[in-house]
Amino acid sequence: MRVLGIEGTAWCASAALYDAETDSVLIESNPYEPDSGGIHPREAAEHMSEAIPEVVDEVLAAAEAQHGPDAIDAVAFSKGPGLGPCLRTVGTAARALAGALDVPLVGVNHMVAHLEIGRHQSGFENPVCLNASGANAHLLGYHDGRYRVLGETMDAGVGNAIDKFTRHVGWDHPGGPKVEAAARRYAEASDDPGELFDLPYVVKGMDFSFSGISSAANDAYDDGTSVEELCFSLQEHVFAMLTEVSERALSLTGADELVLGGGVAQNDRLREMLSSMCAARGAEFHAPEPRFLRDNAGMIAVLGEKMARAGDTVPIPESAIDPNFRPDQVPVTWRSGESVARGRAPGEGTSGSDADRRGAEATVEIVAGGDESGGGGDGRSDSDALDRRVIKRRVPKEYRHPALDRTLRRDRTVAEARLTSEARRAGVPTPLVYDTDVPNATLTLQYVGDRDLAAALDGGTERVASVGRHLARLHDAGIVHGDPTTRNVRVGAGGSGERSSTEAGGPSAADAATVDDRTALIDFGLAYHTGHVEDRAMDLHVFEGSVRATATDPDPLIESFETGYAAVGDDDVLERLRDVRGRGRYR
Ligand SMILES: C[C@@H](O)[C@H](NC(=O)OP(=O)(O)OC[C@H]1O[C@@H](n2cnc3c(N)ncnc32)[C@H](O)[C@@H]1O)C(=O)O
Ligand SMILES: Nc1ncnc2c1ncn2[C@@H]1O[C@H](COP(=O)(O)OP(=O)(O)OP(=O)(O)O)[C@@H](O)[C@H]1O
Ligand SMILES: [Fe+2]
Repeated sequence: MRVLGIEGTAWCASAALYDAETDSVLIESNPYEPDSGGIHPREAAEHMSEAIPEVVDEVLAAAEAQHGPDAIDAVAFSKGPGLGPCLRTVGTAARALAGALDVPLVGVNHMVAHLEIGRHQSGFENPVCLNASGANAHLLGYHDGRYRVLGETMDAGVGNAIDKFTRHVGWDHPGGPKVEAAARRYAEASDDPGELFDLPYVVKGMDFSFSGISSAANDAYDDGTSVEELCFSLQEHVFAMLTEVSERALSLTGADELVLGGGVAQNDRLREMLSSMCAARGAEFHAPEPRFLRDNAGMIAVLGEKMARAGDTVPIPESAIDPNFRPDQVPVTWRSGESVARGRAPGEGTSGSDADRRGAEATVEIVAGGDESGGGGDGRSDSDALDRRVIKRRVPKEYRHPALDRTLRRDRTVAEARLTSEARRAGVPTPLVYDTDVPNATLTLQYVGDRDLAAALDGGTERVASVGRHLARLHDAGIVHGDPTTRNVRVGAGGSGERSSTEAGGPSAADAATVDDRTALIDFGLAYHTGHVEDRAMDLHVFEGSVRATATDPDPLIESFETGYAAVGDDDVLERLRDVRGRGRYR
């Protein structure tokens, strides 16, 4: 099958021919280059009306010269997300062409196309997908016929966050390549690894935020910090955040493949960090060649061909564009097979052995009580099991700047020790903290539960309800967890876990869960003190995101979680949660 694809969501007017038989892609693109500032929607739309017919004609002529008048079997177009006026031009051109050629029309989601091109080229079965584009930034994983959003930016897209800084310093659009060049100049002129200017680093579970970092970089520039140093530091912070959340998504889903897509993925430093992170955890990494990363019609044609082959075409009257088209709205008709979270048993590290686990940040060693030499692996006796301990060490991450690495490991170790204990005092079941070794970023904790909630979700409505109650109690005490995923909740009565929900006393006795449904919260490294409704709502959002990412039937679980929260906590938080959920991030 041969498919002609058309792209024009914002700045790149592009047409492409994908020939499935030879797996070859011809792309013709004509970018819109604003004279000043960022993308002006009206100018961009004018550019599309001129340039789209030209690139389409070029590709069509090339196709017909080679394959005759029946060269094209289907026309695919980017239906959204993007700028409305641009999308309308693309939609009109695609409908007219499909009509004239009398071939089916395929409406493609631009974000899914950014990721499917990587899956197509890598041959990966079931990767986690990181999209790092201009207007967006998110992690997707396939699950039961949809791409689920595992994590995403809470505000700006990653390219836009970088471009906001370059506009402030007076550089032309797009800023990304200029930041990359300036950062490289700075690194080359500095002693390795280059002095880092401290900027906000905001990660909540697998979600993240860039608004603070853009403004902080702008302010630092106004205060006289050198632009090269800021470009370098901006990249180090922003890309470390993206790499960290990608690693957390791999850890949560148990996947061992990562693909990258989007315009910012052209950045060498981002690719280097992701590839280093994947190598360290034994995962495979693929980034397509640059012509498939920035906006281009090649990715639209390739996904369009898969959709057309699956019969996923659209009648012309139903082919309306959608400027807010989210990737998780797309029924994935062109692939079957395993969900990303089923690649490996959730809750297991690469070795799968109980004595040696790895989360996204730390290695976790399980030892018999009093024996911290690491000898307490399998074959423990029951009495050992009662005071098993966990030695959690935040290992240095090669991918991130050593100064940032040191700060994050130290701050999170301190926060985890302090807030695990504070939460416990507030009646939330958490492990006892036996020892804190800040210089080595190592904690010795009580072993709780007998499995992760990620492995005990199905049929676990009472378990998630109890997580709702725990979070409400935690919030009442002025603390948010920061990373309440299904991997950070332990379930069951293993170790001394059963005591933690009753021993804590107070309202938790009212939980009255069966032994097996008892839950405890762990991993307080991203926890902090706050009274803000927004921060609390984010906690709920992160938990629900991780349930969606891993459960077969998430809706009843989420409902039960919210009922649990409502029983103890504040209705304002649930109300704000609906607000957070409804925020369109595809403008
Ligand atoms: C909806 C759609 O229109 C939108 N498209 C888009 O954002 O264009 P894309 O080609 O994927 O990405 C452009 C962004 O990619 C950044 N960029 C390009 N080269 C870069 C580089 N070497 N380093 C960092 N950023 C780079 C640019 O600064 C710009 O912000 C999207 O995919 O979100
Ligand atoms: N106190 C504990 N009792 C029992 N098991 C634990 C305990 N602490 C950690 N684990 C196990 O080790 C895994 C990783 O621990 P943890 O989540 O603290 O590390 P992490 O690297 O910070 O993880 P991530 O950032 O991916 O959430 C947990 O999912 C859990 O299976
Ligand atoms: Fe894009």
